[in-house]
Amino acid sequence: MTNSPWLSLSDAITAMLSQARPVSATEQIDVTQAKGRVLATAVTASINVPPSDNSAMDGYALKSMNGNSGQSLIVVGSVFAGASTLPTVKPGQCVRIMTGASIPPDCDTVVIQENVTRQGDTITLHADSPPLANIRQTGSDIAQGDILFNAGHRLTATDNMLLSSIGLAKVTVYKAVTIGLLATGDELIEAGHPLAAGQIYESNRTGVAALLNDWQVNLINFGIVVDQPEVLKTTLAQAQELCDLVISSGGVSVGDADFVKDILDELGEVGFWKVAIKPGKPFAFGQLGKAIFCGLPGNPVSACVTTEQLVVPLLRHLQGESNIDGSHRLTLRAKVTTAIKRRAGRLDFQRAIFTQSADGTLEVTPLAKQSSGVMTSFAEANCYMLIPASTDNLQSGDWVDIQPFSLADITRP
Ligand SMILES: Nc1nc2c(c(=O)[nH]1)N[C@H]1C(S)=C(S)[C@@H](COP(=O)(O)OP(=O)(O)OC[C@H]3O[C@@H](n4cnc5c(N)ncnc54)[C@H](O)[C@@H]3O)O[C@H]1N2
Ligand code: MOO
Repeated sequence: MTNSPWLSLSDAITAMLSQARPVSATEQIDVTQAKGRVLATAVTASINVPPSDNSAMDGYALKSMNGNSGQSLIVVGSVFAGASTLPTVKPGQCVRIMTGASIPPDCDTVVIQENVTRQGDTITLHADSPPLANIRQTGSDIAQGDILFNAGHRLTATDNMLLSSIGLAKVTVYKAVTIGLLATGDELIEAGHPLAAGQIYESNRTGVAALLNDWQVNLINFGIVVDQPEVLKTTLAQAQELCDLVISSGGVSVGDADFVKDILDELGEVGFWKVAIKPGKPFAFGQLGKAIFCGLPGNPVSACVTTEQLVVPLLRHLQGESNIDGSHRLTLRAKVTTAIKRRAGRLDFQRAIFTQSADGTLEVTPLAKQSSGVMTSFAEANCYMLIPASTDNLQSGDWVDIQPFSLADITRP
């Protein structure tokens, strides 16, 4: 592994993915519980969907040779969804049919009821009904033998629907990744307790845990650990026994109470320690005994940015998801609305607000407070605005990349 002091974000992700071996253990779980889990085996359709030709609409099934506008036909029966015996339909006849009902063998078209007039048992067509009109053909959604998903695919809610539609009750997925999370710092105190002089409330675990929980993980909370190397060592040694991935926050920089990197060096191996992103420069990655280790910087915004930009792609890789790389997040182009003075050096993740103008152009305005200790600008922002490491000052109207926090934010003013 490289010990380069300043890796680019993409080199850091590449280094992590090549070092970390994905979980190999698998389990069978109910499809109803599978959203967000990663398939360990491909899923092949064992049946056609739909399994038989059926009606897409409520109306009348008939032969298309009788399906011209103006034609009158005798209604000889009804077919409901679920019916297993189907009526015989002769030339000049039709059957009433409901959406989802199987098409009788003699019929090849369905006319919707809005396009007929019915008097007693006779209908008259007011529109042509060509072959296959309003018929969902056998296997038109899924053909028997189709590969629906390959191993390494992360299931969505609608994927679960698809799996259920082929009658699958269980799927084989990779076992959930177990993550140990701890915060370091003598100044930190749990929410709900009174603050003494010099203390602050510990907040990083709350945010980091919430970000990670979006990915269906097992989280073990190792609490707040004081700035004493022996205590930290004991906690980390215990965590690597129980976890696939251990994540700490704080103590990763160069202060006299920043022990994380040295302990990683002692108990395991430091892969890299500095990434050219802002915020989030001090980020320790390596092997800690049996577990992969990520040491997040203590500043809250830095902890969130490094979780989203570095830990999440690593986690997705550990979970067995295929094709993960540095471009794992949705990135759009937007015009910056204000000039920004800065020095080239690190890839900057500024908290910003994006909007869409009447002509469809996305515009983005960075928030004034960009310090990595300021959480309120996260609450106001709806995206990250990215300024490449090589870019100096930006002029109003320059194009930049943005990463929306969530798709729902696209409509936020
Ligand atoms: N001389 C230098 N000093 C610093 C550098 C540097 O390169 N040279 N880097 C700065 C940067 S950038 C960052 S980011 C921080 C990261 O430092 P640590 O990871 O060692 O973090 P701490 O010193 O423990 O804490 C930083 C800051 O964040 C608060 N904090 C820590 N943990 C939590 C938590 N769980 N919840 C809420 N707040 C937390 C802590 O009280 C500090 O204020 O180092 C800079 N220094
Ligand atoms: O990298 Mo620090 O995270 O710039 O505040």
